[in-house]
Amino acid sequence: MISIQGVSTVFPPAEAPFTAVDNVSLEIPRGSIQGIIGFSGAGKSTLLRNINLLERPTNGRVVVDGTDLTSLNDEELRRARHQIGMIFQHFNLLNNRNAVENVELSLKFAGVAKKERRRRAHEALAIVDLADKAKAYPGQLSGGQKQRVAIARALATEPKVLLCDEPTSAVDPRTTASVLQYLSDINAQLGITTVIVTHEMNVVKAIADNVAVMEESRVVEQFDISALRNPSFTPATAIGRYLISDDITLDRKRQVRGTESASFGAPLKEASLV
Ligand SMILES: Nc1ncnc2c1ncn2[C@@H]1O[C@H](COP(=O)(O)OP(=O)(O)OP(=O)(O)O)[C@@H](O)[C@H]1O
Repeated sequence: MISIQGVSTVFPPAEAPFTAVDNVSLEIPRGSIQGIIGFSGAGKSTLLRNINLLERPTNGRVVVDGTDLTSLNDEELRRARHQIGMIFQHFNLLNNRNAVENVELSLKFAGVAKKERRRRAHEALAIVDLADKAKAYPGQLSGGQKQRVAIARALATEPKVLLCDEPTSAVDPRTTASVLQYLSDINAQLGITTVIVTHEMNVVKAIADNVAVMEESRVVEQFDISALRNPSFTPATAIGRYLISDDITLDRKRQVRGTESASFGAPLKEASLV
C-alpha cells in the first residue's frame, strides 16, 4: 500500500513560497486504483510526483510497501523507484527510438542485463497488444498506441505501483476508453496499485476504486467510488458532485494477454503486492 502522511510541498522562492500540497494524508490500499481529481492548479500532479519523490516533499512521509521513501539516500531511492512506474499525459517517448527500444530503456536504467532487455520489452509490448508495432517509431503511432508503449515501458520493470498523470488528456474519447481498459486489465491481472490524476470526471468514475478530491493544495474529500451508486449519497464538494455524470463502461475482469508469463508475476491473489 501507499501511505502518504502529512505531506506538504512548498515551492520557492523563499520570499513568496507557494504551498502546492498542504498537509495531505492519504492511504491507498494494495492493488486498488486511486483517483485524484481537482481543478487545474489544485496540486494533483505535485502530489503524484511526491509519491515517487520526483518532487521531494518539504514535510511528511511517503511509505510504499513498508519503505519510507523520504528516509532513503539517493542510491536506495533510485532502486526503490524501479518498483514505481509512471506514465504522463504526453507519453514522454524518445522519438528517435522505436517502440521496443523505448521500453528497453527503462530496463537499462533498472540495471537489467542487455540480453534480457529485448525479451522483456517484447513481453511488455505484448501485454498492451503492440507486439506488431515493436519496430514502429513514435511518429508512426497514434496517441493511444503511444500511451500503450508508455504503459509497456512502465510495466517492463515489473513495478508494484503505477502512477498515471492525466493519462488520457491527450487522446480522443474512444482512445480514452481503450487506454483505461488496459490500465484496468493490468490492475486486475497484475495487482499493480494504480494512482491516476485526472480532471476528467468520467475517467475517474470509470476506473477508480477510491477517489480523493483536491482543492487549493488539500485533499478536501475522499470516498469509495461505489458510493456513487447509492442514490442517497451526495459528495460534499462541487467536484465530487460532478462525478454523477457521464460514464465510460469498462470490463474490470478482462484477461490481459501475456500475463500467464512467469516473468510478469503471479496473478493478483498470489502476488506480493504493494
Ligand atoms: N516547480 C514548481 N515551481 C513553482 N510552482 C510550481 C511548480 N510546480 C507546480 N507549481 C505550482 O503548484 C500548483 C499546483 O500545480 P500542479 O501541477 O500540482 O496542479 P494540478 O492540480 O496538477 O494542475 P493541472 O491539472 O493544471 O496539471 C500550481 O499553482 C503550480 O503553478
